[in-house]
This record gives sequence, structure tokens and C-alpha cells, in this order.
Amino acid sequence: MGDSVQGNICFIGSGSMAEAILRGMLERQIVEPGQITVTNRQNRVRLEQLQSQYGVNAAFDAEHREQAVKEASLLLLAVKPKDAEAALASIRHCMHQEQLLVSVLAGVSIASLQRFAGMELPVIRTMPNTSSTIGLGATGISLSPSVTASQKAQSLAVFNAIGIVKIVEEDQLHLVTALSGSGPAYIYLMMEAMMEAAVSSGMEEATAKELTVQTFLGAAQMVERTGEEPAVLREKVTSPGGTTFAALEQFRKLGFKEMVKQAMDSAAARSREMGAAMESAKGGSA
Ligand SMILES: NC(=O)C1=CN([C@@H]2O[C@H](COP(=O)(O)OP(=O)(O)OC[C@H]3O[C@@H](n4cnc5c(N)ncnc54)[C@H](O)[C@@H]3O)[C@@H](O)[C@H]2O)C=CC1
Ligand SMILES: O=C(O)[C@@H]1CCC=N1
Repeated sequence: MGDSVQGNICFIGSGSMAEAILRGMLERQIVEPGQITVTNRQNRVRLEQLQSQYGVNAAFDAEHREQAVKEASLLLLAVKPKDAEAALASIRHCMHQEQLLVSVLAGVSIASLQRFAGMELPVIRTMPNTSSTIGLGATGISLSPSVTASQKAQSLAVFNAIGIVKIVEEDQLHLVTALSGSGPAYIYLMMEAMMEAAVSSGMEEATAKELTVQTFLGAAQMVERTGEEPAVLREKVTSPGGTTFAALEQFRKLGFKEMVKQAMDSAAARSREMGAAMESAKGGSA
């Protein structure tokens, strides 16, 4: 059990990322379900599902949403970036400067969030990932200067409860997004590719899946537990002139590392682009 979080938390947007964080916090028992209220634009069924699954409060109408926003010490914004402006515009009349706004939105800057909120409230901009659901998230966070020591401690408690946290300069969050925010998708793609290759060569699907999953788990744990660099561990797998060498030669010829670099550059560029669209919207919607 980690440090507990005091006060109420109101989720603005209650999709997959909100659920990952909510579930992680409850599993680590750093909040009571009664401290949490989930809200969204209009999906009642979704709120009912979260309410029955986790025992949290749900605000189904404007009146309850306003009350939950007013009474929260932490507002957790988890809408899509394109919906950020409308979401904050719809609640800013009941927000106040003592509240902490924590955003998980890709690309959207602290300055844009404060502009959408119509006030310079303290903001923590974060980039978590979906592995937070099982307490193995990797989150980058950046703080506005007005965040108090206790607000900082509370948010670190939230994100430490669901994985590891690194504090970075705001501009670096684009890189965090390209690395660990989007990263799980790259790993799943690699897993899909390895399973498909084995199945297409005649292996049973279930066997291919089990061997693949264990290979990823084992490799990640080897890096963590031995403290050795991935490159060193890779060399230990690679017998001269052996099977791994043959496979790695193909990766090298096909430009695997360049491909990963280009993919991550594209993710970071997209994050910057999404942020710039918000900056230039200046009152309109991005
Ligand atoms: N899915 C991922 O792996 C990660 C996502 N993120 C960020 O998390 C954010 C949310 O992503 P997901 O949870 O995947 O999206 P999602 O589509 O599952 O959930 C979005 C939620 O926002 C609600 N919503 C939309 N407009 C609203 C409004 N005006 N007021 C209140 N609620 C509103 C929707 O009803 C829904 O509950 C995004 O900004 C994304 O950049 C960050 C890290 C990882
Ligand atoms: O794809 C996205 O835009 C979000 C941000 C990081 C992971 N998912």
C-alpha cells in the first residue's frame, strides 16, 4: 500500500485511461472508492459500469457533476485532446484556484489547459500508459510553478501507485509520449508479428502466444533483475554464426533500429502537432 490520497478526486472523462488510473489507485488502496466521482459528456451506461465495478460515485447529470467538481481537490482530466477545451469550458464556472488539475492528455500544454480553464490554477501534465491498469505504468509528469508541495506529493502518490514516475521538463513530455505513452502498442505489435510468424510456419496459436508472452516477460525481467544493458543481454543470446545471429542480420539489413527511430519521431511530432493545434485555436476549437 502506498501513500494515501486525501480529498476527493473527480474524473473529467471516464474512458480507458481514466479506468486504468482509477483501478490502479483502488487496487493499491491509496484512495477509498467514495473519494472518487466519475463523469463524462453523456455516456450513462459507461458511468454505471464503473460505479458497479469499482464502487465509485458517478455524476449522471449537470447538477451532480458541478457538485463533484466543486468538492474535488484533484480534477483528473482524461478526455481526448480534441475535447479538452469543451470539457473544461463546461465546468470552469465551478472550478477554483485551490484545485489541482491533473491532465493525461497527449500534446496539450499546461498553458492551453489554463487557458481553457480560464484561470491559472495549478496543473500537472502527465503522460501515463495503459499498463497503469496493473500497477506497471510508466508515467512522465511536468508541474506548473504554482503546484504546492502537498499537491505534488498527492499526485506522485497517485502515479507511484500505478507504476513508476519520472518528473521531466514539459517539452520532454513529447518524448515520453513517443517512448512509454505509445510504447505498449509497439510491444504488442512485435508480439503480434512474432505470433503470426510462428503460426504461419505451423505452430498452434495457443502455444505461440504462451511462448511469446513468456519471452517478453522474461526479457524485461532480465534487464531489470540483472541490471545488465539490453545490448549486453542481446549479445549473450547471440552465438556466433547461430540462429539469433541469422535473425538479427535480417533485422539489421531491414533497418530495424532506423524504423523504430522514425516511428518514435513520428509519435513525438504528432504530439507536438496536437499541442500546436490547441495553441493556435486561441478560443476556437482545435
Ligand atoms: N490510451 C492510452 O494509451 C493513453 C491515453 N492517453 C490520453 O488519455 C486521454 C484519454 O484517452 P482514452 O481514455 O483512451 O479515451 P477514451 O475515448 O476511452 O475516453 C475519453 C472520455 O472522455 C469523455 N468525454 C468526451 N468529451 C467530453 C466532455 N466534453 N466532457 C466530459 N467528458 C468528455 C468520453 O465520454 C470518454 O469517457 C487522451 O487525451 C490520450 O491522449 C495518455 C496516455 C496513454
Ligand atoms: O495514441 C495516443 O494519442 C495516446 C497517447 C499515448 C498513447 N495513446
